[in-house]
Amino acid sequence: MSTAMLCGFGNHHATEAVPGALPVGRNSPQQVPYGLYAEQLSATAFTAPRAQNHRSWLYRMRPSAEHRPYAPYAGNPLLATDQAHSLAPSPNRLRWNPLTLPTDPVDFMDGLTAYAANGDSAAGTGCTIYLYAANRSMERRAFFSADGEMLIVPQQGRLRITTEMGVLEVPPLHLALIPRGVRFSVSLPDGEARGYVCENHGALFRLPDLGPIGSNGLANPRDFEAPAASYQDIEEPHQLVQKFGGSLWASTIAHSPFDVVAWHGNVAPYRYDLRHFNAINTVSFDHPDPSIFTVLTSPSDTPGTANIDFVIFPPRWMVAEDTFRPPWFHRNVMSEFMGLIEGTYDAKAGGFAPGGASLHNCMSAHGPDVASHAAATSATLAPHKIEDTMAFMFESRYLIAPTRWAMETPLLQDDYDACWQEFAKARLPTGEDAA
Ligand SMILES: O=C(O)Cc1cc(O)ccc1O
Ligand SMILES: [Fe+2]
Repeated sequence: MSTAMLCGFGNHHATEAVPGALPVGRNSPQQVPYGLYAEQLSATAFTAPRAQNHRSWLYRMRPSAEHRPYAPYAGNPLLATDQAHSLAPSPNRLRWNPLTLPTDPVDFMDGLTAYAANGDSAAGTGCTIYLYAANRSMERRAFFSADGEMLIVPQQGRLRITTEMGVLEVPPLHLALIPRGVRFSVSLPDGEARGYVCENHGALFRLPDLGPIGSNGLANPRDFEAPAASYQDIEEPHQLVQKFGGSLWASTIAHSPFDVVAWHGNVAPYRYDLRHFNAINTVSFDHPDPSIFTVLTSPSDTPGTANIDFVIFPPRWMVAEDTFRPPWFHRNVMSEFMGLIEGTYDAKAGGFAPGGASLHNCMSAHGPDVASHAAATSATLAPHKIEDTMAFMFESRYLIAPTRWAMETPLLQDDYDACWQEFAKARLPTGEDAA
């Protein structure tokens, strides 16, 4: 399968793996070239306003409709989220050590573990957050989520994601997005892989508005890449597993599901190199809100109040004068789930490891740990480059509830609060000094 790429966020692409396979001038001719089957894939309602309307036309060797009933799939109960997956949301600050890589064979799909969720996938709000650790490729099996698009953030090990619409090579420091319903299969060129997934049940991720920033900056549209059409012609049984309403279902088809020979439209898997993010920050003083680092946003019905924002903390120059430069202490109406791809995070001197995760829910007080605070209040404020680091945050208007597994795993740190203990008390002027 080819790995050529098409560029531009949300573009209407047109691509064919076999010359002449893509119908010209219409979507559904009476006879599709080569006897292919035309199939529309809708990611938004037919009647969504044009600017937000997303659909593609796929031309495939057999229609997706040709399958037997799905039956419950029990292979990975930690991926299913239907059965009381969430505890009551915790007001406590939570932090997890990284997942250990498996020793038994586990592929990407069975290596996904739900850590937290919010909203309601059936109602089209919120998200489910997973971490994965895997050590073998998915063989003759494909996965798709009917519950949302999947934003994949590799932390260790490359992913080679074969999708119905083409192939994405996704190393760490990239993101990949698989649209709702699109079947995909992950192989691991490095043998092992670990990372994070946000399954977005709400409005499709889009680029944030730039306001006074102007017409360029942050994640630029041309740096998003969709795959050119490529297909498999394999007449062997393939297992298809889907997540639907929080539960998992499996069926088997007699051939590869990756039999799309041509497609056109603006629903497509894509990848983005986070190192292309054009970070914009203060050149005077104070630490701006982290919304300046928003890569993608899934809006909610309330303007400016995201269903989910995907925010990164990339390498950047810190030049603010007379400023406490790391993230400040804060209590946020939005809930924050964080991960670390590499390096260290400027608010945490220790304990937040690459592959780890943290959760700071609505109004939970957090910010720099004692050591980071001490270092930043005594630092000489010369221009300084934060390098070799990439942290990120899924930020949501809805409380993020940890799963039972996430609350019970020994990876949950039982001493996280300790990083905020024993700050020196402020020294107010005495009565005499004050006078
Ligand atoms: O809590 C965090 O570390 C994320 C974060 C970073 C920042 O620079 C400002 C606010 C914020 O929530
Ligand atoms: Fe925060």
